Amino acid sequence: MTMKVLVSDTIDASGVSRLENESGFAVDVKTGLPPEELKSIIGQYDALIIRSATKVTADILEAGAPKLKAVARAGIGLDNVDIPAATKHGVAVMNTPEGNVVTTAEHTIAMMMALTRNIPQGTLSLRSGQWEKKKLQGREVFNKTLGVIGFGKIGSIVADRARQLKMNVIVFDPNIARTTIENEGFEYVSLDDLFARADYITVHVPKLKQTVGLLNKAAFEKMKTGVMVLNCARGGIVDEADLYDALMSGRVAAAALDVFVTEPPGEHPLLKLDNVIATPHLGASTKEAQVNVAEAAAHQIIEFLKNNTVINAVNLPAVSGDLLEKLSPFTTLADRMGRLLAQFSGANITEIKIEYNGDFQGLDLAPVTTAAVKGLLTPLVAYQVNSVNAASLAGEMGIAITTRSETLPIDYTSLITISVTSGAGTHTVAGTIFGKKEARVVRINDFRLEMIPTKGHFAIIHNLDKPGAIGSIGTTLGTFGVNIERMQVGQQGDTLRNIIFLRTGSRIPDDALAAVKELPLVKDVTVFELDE
Ligand SMILES: NC(=O)C1=CN([C@@H]2O[C@H](COP(=O)(O)OP(=O)(O)OC[C@H]3O[C@@H](n4cnc5c(N)ncnc54)[C@H](O)[C@@H]3O)[C@@H](O)[C@H]2O)C=CC1
Ligand SMILES: O=C(O)C(=O)COP(=O)(O)O
Repeated sequence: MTMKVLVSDTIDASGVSRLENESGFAVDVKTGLPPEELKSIIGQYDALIIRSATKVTADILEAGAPKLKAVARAGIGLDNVDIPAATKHGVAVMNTPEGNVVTTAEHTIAMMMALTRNIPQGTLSLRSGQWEKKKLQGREVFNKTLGVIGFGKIGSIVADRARQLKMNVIVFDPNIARTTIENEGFEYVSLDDLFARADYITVHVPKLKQTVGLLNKAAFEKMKTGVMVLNCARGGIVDEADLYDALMSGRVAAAALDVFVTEPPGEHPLLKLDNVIATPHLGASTKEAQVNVAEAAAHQIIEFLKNNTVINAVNLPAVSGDLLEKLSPFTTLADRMGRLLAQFSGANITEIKIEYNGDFQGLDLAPVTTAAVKGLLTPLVAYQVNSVNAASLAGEMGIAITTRSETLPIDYTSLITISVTSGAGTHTVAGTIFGKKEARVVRINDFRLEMIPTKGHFAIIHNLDKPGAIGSIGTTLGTFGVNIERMQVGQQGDTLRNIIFLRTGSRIPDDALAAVKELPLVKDVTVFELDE
């Protein structure tokens, strides 16, 4: 049966013809659909191609299931797609992360120059018959300090172009190693330093809970008087009401906005100010970028629907569906082992070592490695880590990933051993699959156990191997209402110490933990949990 693709935002014609000619798909281009109309027709389509205008809500995704298999965004930002809902409904979500980055960075530089030299104001003034040379005097960007917040694909290009304008570029990005930024030749600073020093501040971060209002009243108060602010990322990263106040007070001299909380913004107070220049979300709007992203989106949809090949998906690993199916017990296990290790390792991770031992039937284990890295990083970073971005994110954080395959004699058919080195030393977890898909963690550091790594609360207690130790721990936890669901006791090497592994019915509260730690025979307690 002919596959059907709906294109609900304007994309370059080259993408549409690629879908039709290369793949024989039936393509409907219907832009500007009201949500209810999109909802009523989405169930007929195998894939949806969008830009930033279409809001792919949980409602739309539910209406699309079960036929809808993929959403491709001809562009980068996916804040208009409910990704958890897409995953829930089995819909792959892809973007085209490279095609428009140069264009958007160039737009940012254009905005900075236009803002600095009053170009839009000059045009308007001339149109109204005036010749306002004095009023519209600008300044040089030469030797000024540009603060770049977010050193990803676009932020790093903006930094590079600004450097070539002979600006001093300072960078803040909590997820990128200082050395990465310094090796690129830029100064790595804290956010407060950036606020205090920058003459221009430009944001290039995704729109997330943590980045909404990143530039707000408190931030403006830390900035130099006369700073200029640019937002070519997403509306709301710079708080619009607080920006308005900061412009009125003179703290911020001028602002350039390509994006708004509500688009189109209509009669927006900011647009009434002479020292605000704005464009209607034009960051990615060049012919070159639009051809790039339309063709990439079309290519990704064709590969996905025809060959099960996943490219640039944010909620699926980049492999064929077939391989994924075969690997799924191992990817689940590796992800959980990673999550577990995150809790032992904390910050400053430098290395994750993954060793595969035994029989993996010649399968490509890259998705399993990715799952381990994803599991490790998920609890540690502020935004969504997925199978596609996990490895590159680890690279940016300065985490080395090494893998090794062995066929050493072991007690299991297959064994995955993951070691993570961090500021807290090296921690190791090993796991296996019993039968076809029963995941088990069989070792945590030097303790052999049999742990089912599903959602729950756990503790590892080191204690002196003397009568009464276990009883005192059970009684203490019981006093605080903590039920022990499972207990395993092992000896620590040939020392006089035991290791006790507990699965508890609820989180061990801080006061209970303190009480257990105070027990005379207890030497050390580590608690951790798995959330899925
Ligand atoms: N105006 C337009 O037409 C366009 C806008 N965009 C927007 O530009 C933004 C950047 O896109 P890319 O560079 O492709 O993203 P990216 O994912 O390559 O980089 C984002 C960077 O932000 C960093 N980051 C995350 N949270 C942060 C925080 N709290 N503080 C500082 N840094 C933080 C991340 O570590 C990452 O390095 C996105 O919001 C995207 O939607 C993208 C294309 C066109
Ligand atoms: O790619 C992005 O994230 C953009 O913001 C571009 O948006 P647009 O495709 O021009 O609606």
